[in-house]
Amino acid sequence: MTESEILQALQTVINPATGKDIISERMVKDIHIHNKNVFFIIEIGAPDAETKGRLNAACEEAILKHVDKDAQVNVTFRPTMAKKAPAPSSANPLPGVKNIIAVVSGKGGVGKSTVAANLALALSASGATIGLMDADIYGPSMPMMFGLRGERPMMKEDESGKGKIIPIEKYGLKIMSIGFLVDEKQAVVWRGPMASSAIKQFVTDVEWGELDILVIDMPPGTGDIHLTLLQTIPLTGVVIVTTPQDVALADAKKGIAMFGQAQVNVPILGIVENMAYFTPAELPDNKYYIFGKDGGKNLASEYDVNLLGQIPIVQAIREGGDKGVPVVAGDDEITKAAFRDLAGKTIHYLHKRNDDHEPTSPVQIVE
Ligand SMILES: Nc1ncnc2c1ncn2[C@@H]1O[C@H](COP(=O)(O)OP(=O)(O)OP(=O)(O)O)[C@@H](O)[C@H]1O
Repeated sequence: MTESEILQALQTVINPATGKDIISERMVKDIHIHNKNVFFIIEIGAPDAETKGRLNAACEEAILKHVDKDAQVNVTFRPTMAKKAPAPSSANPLPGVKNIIAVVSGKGGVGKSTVAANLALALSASGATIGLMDADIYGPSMPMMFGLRGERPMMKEDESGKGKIIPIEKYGLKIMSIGFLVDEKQAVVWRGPMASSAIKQFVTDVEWGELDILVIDMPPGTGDIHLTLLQTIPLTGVVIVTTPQDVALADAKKGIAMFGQAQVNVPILGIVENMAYFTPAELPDNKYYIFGKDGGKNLASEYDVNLLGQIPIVQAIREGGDKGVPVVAGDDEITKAAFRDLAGKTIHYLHKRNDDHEPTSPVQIVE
């Protein structure tokens, strides 16, 4: 057996997250052959047991069929997290954070916070260190979604004597919300420069430590807060959440336009279509397209943006958010699988972005 025979055989194995083969996706590393034994590593974003099992079987079948029917195939899976730091540290107030993903939506109420929270949890389940920042200054929802209402974060001084906020840990995530610092009603009245300076301070004063990915739940729309964040921290990419409804899609287009602008130029990792369909528990094979069918999917192909996932309307998602146990931390396996799939695709396109593009620098806005 030779390495090139193994590489050829593995070209027939498909990455379920993307539909492309695992060789052209550069997932196979360190092939080592010893007598009838073949050892190699597969790097994969957020590997769950089922995906690993399927890939393992497919690799074995390909090698036995195309190379040697007596081969012993030994696959090791390694999560591929966050290879590159996003920006030169002089311009980056969060030097320990390797990647920053902003979850945005054009329209309010499309499930942006729900997606941000469950995406962060699904990413963390694959072994990466994840932070979740709720920057939704006009309606912070993470305290409620994580059962942390009324909690206050600890403070500590850094080497220069500056006060730093320590994120609160829950379900393995480091979480910080503007709702932990101010009264919920007070946050809503901030506007204009006051809101911008509050968000800037908030972002730079949190002690995140080392993170593979910081997920930011942004306020809905495309306003001053977004510009302030773009100027303050180097976003690695954005995830746009929409429902399939026309009004939501129209606003999602504004988001695509804003982040794609030449002066801003933050890569869009993809679109999440939330509330894509409803399946009643008693009729698991039926899908009802309450807000329209495939609106997010069509938007993605119209703008040549990746579709990261189509999340159904599930009562457990709404209940989880209200109860303070996001669905990925609960036990609804079908919904968890939808978010796991979303996390896998997000990691895949994050890597692709880091391979294909230069690190993002904070946006310089000429006044
Ligand atoms: N896929 C889903 N299935 C069922 N309920 C959902 C789903 N996604 C979101 N929800 C519910 O819809 C409501 C709005 O969701 P969420 O707060 O995440 O939206 P948002 O876009 O962040 O809103 P805002 O604009 O206020 O920030 C919540 O009650 C949430 O639990």
